[in-house]
Amino acid sequence: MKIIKNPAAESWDSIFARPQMDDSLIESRVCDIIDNVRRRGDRALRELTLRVEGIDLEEFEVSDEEIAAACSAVSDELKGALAVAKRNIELFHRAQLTEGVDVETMTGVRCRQERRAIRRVGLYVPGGSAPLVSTVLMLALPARIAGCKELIICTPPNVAPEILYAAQLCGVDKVYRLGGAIAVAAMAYGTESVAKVDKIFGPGNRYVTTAKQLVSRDVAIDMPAGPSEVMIVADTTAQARFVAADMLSQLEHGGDSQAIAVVFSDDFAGELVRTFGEQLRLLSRREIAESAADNSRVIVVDDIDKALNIINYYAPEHLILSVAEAENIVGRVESAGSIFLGNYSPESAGDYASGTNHTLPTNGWARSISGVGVDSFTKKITIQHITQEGLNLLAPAICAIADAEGLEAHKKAVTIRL
Ligand SMILES: NC(=O)c1ccc[n+]([C@@H]2O[C@H](COP(=O)([O-])OP(=O)(O)OC[C@H]3O[C@@H](n4cnc5c(N)ncnc54)[C@H](O)[C@@H]3O)[C@@H](O)[C@H]2O)c1
Ligand SMILES: N[C@H](CO)Cc1c[nH]c[nH+]1
Ligand SMILES: [Zn+2]
Repeated sequence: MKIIKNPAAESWDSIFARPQMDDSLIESRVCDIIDNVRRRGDRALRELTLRVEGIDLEEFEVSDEEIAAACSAVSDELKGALAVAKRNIELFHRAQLTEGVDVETMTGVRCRQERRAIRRVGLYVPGGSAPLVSTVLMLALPARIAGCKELIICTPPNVAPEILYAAQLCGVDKVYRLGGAIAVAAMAYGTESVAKVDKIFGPGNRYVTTAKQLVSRDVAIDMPAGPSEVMIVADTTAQARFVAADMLSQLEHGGDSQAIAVVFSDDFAGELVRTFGEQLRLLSRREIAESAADNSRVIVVDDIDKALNIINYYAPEHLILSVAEAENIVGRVESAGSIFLGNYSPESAGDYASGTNHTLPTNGWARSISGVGVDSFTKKITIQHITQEGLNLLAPAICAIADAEGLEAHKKAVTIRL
């Protein structure tokens, strides 16, 4: 992991570049998969799953019997932990169900906004390199709170029992053994076995994210939630070993993950690199984290203003502010998916159980897109109710604008009522 001192703004594009892969190769593979599933439905799902995952599937949907068996195989300890996480995620997401607006804009002109749930939602749960049980909670609980009627999950074929338990715990209707772009295409276009959904949610690797972006011409998606990334700003009140542990917690996701620490002294940078190396050597997923460490950096800057410029430029998926006065500084952060304040808010807390959602925009999308929340599972409809008196008052404005646009029939729809 490189230490870089006071990099000039002109070098930021290369220093803070996300790990590159051959996107054109991934895109062409994903395009072929989507096209195949669209044209050939279940036959394509079976052939592609054999080719990509090496598994010959007889049934795509996981049966009730398998789910029941999985539920009894899961330990009581994990069940207890998931209950804690569920409670906190529900509390935080239920609180997001705010009242709609209702405004009388002029006498007799009433405008309001009402929320409606999206009917059928497709939830992608990653399972390539690790079975992300927590993602089931992060997607299914907000969907249920929003009032979605049908929830389906797709996850790579060797489905861990813990995922099935979590699905049952959160009231998911169906679970399909489908992974990557195959799953996204099935949910986007539907096949004989998989019903087309109204919106696709969930994180995943580059195959999943590319597929979601490609099908987004035809079906709504939550956002590009790709390889994990974390930026940590640490001053002398931080502990280097905590910072290193937080970096490694994201680097173990995949070789294309990225962790960037922004610190204020050479000594701290040196101590961080040392403890990072020590902790890395002891990790069970050492090889993955080691290859992601090549994409990672420690940046030394002079002051918090420079650190804030870097944060807002990079727009990290996760930002940890391990600095004195973190609460005072957080208001100056313009772009980040989710922020963790102080020395005792590790990112793992948000990944699993504090209550916030872990499905977050990566690759700089936090500049313009929010992470998943209850709003993601709803749409808001505007409604207006105008009285005769209200229309009389509003008519001159409508008619003048209709005249300016040369749209006579628009004007007539008002004047005929006057
Ligand atoms: N941004 C977020 O909110 C967030 C949250 C959780 C996880 N993540 C990220 O999700 C990712 C999970 O990735 P994963 O790989 O473990 O699981 P995954 O389920 O996303 O991907 C596995 C699937 O990728 C497909 N695939 C793999 N190689 C392929 C190939 N050569 N050709 C075609 N398809 C191929 C297969 O279908 C396989 O089932 C990680 O990068 C992690 O960082 C992001
Ligand atoms: N850090 C991931 C989001 O980038 C979420 C996750 C799930 N499990 C563990 N971590
Ligand atoms: Zn994580």
